[in-house]
Amino acid sequence: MSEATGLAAGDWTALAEELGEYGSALTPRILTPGECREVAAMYDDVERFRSTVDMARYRFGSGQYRYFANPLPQPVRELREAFYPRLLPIARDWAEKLGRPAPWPDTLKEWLAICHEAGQPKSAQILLRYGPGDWNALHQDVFGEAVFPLQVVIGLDRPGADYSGGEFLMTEQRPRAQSRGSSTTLPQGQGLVFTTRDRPVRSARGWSTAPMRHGVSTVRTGRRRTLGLVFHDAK
Ligand SMILES: O=C(O)CCC(=O)C(=O)O
Ligand SMILES: [Fe+2]
Repeated sequence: MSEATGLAAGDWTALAEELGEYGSALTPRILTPGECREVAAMYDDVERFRSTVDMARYRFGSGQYRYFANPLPQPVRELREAFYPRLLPIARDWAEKLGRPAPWPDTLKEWLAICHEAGQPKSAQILLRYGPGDWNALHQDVFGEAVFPLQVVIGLDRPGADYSGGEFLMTEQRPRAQSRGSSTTLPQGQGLVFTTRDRPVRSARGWSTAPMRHGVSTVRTGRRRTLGLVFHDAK
């Protein structure tokens, strides 16, 4: 897999700044088109997954996703391990600004042990598949007390060529004001790092927090598939 090179090549100072400003930031390409196809093709391999969620059934939107079972397939495990140490300094910096605890150890392995002790033993890595008319309602991926504040979604199809619509959406709830929205077209093989709950916002007296949610606009045509990485496990 080429993800290690893509992540190393990234300008993480610029990415952290953008993430702080908007609550999301794109990485350089981390998967080749062939690797995207390989990951996307795992969807039909049902033994790899612990459950399938029909989004309409839970009123999460429309479409389907599957939670990978442990042990995770190698490319998914490697991507998660490669991202964790890059995201950790940003998570710690935000926690410091907001005066919050920063319970995340130096390694993903140690952090997952903490999640498991907190009653969150299940993998929350997902493959999503959207067809025409499908969409993902605005939400936050918090599954318990143990939360890592940043997550990543990787585009597996080509916007404009394989599908239309299906922009990644975020809303930011501003204090005593109306919300700000943003959209990102997710290029194939690139990751979007985004905040799970909120972002720190500079205020008159230091820092305050702006709650954020994410979702996906309706896919108009074609098929849009993504890989979602979260760094805490689930109940
Ligand atoms: O499909 C997407 O772009 C977003 C999916 C999602 O909600 C996530 O990765 O947490
Ligand atoms: Fe999500």
